[in-house]
Amino acid sequence: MCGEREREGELARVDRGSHSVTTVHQEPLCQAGISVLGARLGHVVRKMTTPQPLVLCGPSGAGKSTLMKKLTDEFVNNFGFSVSHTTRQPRAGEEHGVHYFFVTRQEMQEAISSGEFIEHAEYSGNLYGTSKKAVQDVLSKGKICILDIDMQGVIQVKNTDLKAQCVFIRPPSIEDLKKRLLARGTETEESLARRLNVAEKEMEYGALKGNFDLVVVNDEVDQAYQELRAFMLPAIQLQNSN
Ligand SMILES: Nc1ncnc2c1ncn2[C@@H]1O[C@H](COP(=O)(O)OP(=O)(O)OP(=O)(O)O)[C@@H](O)[C@H]1O
Repeated sequence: MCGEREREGELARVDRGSHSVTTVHQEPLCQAGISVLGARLGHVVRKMTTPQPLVLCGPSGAGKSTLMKKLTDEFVNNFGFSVSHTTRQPRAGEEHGVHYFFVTRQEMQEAISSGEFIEHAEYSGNLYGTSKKAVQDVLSKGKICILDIDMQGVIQVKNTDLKAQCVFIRPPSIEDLKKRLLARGTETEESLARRLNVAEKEMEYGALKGNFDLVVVNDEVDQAYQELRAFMLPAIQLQNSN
């Protein structure tokens, strides 16, 4: 029996394991009464691969934003960012649905309980999180979704079926990190101490074998970028060939 989508002449099969979506002409299958799609692979007209998300993790000040900017500047059409949810108040100029989805704590807790979030964390008295839908929205446009998340977020992502590529960006040392954060001029004495404290734990987690697909030591920025670029190139080329 041909369903509605089948009448459109196409049927999309989503294979979550390999993240591939195969689009086949459905009409001949209906006529022949064949239910096994694999039997008519000759009818495959297009094979599209849903890009794997890219998770970037690393201590604050390690250089995630710097490297991410280089990547998205060079490959302007390949990447997209998911819009996070937060319970914090919007700052001047921040737009709902653009910078964040601003929600109440109750709304966010209910959505978390019903499994709508890939990861979430409490930070400075507010909840932050990435919804499954926010990532899907980027992936459905054929873009590689970049998630810039902390260690807790990475642990949660690993427990989903997101199959992300996880990259850890680390500074050469905690001393270098401190210098960079001071030079960035964004920290108070208290926030600097907090970030350095968290950084030590993150560096330990990043150093454990198997936690990340790639670890980049961001010492010299161009060298670090070349490592990240080389790692992402196969995914970018695959995406461009679709
Ligand atoms: N390889 C490098 N050598 C020296 N300085 C660097 C290097 N990479 C980045 N920086 C500088 O270090 C500071 C921190 O970098 P960046 O803001 O990219 O870090 P981040 O990991 O995104 O931090 P956060 O998580 O707090 O957003 C910036 O001022 C940036 O210009």
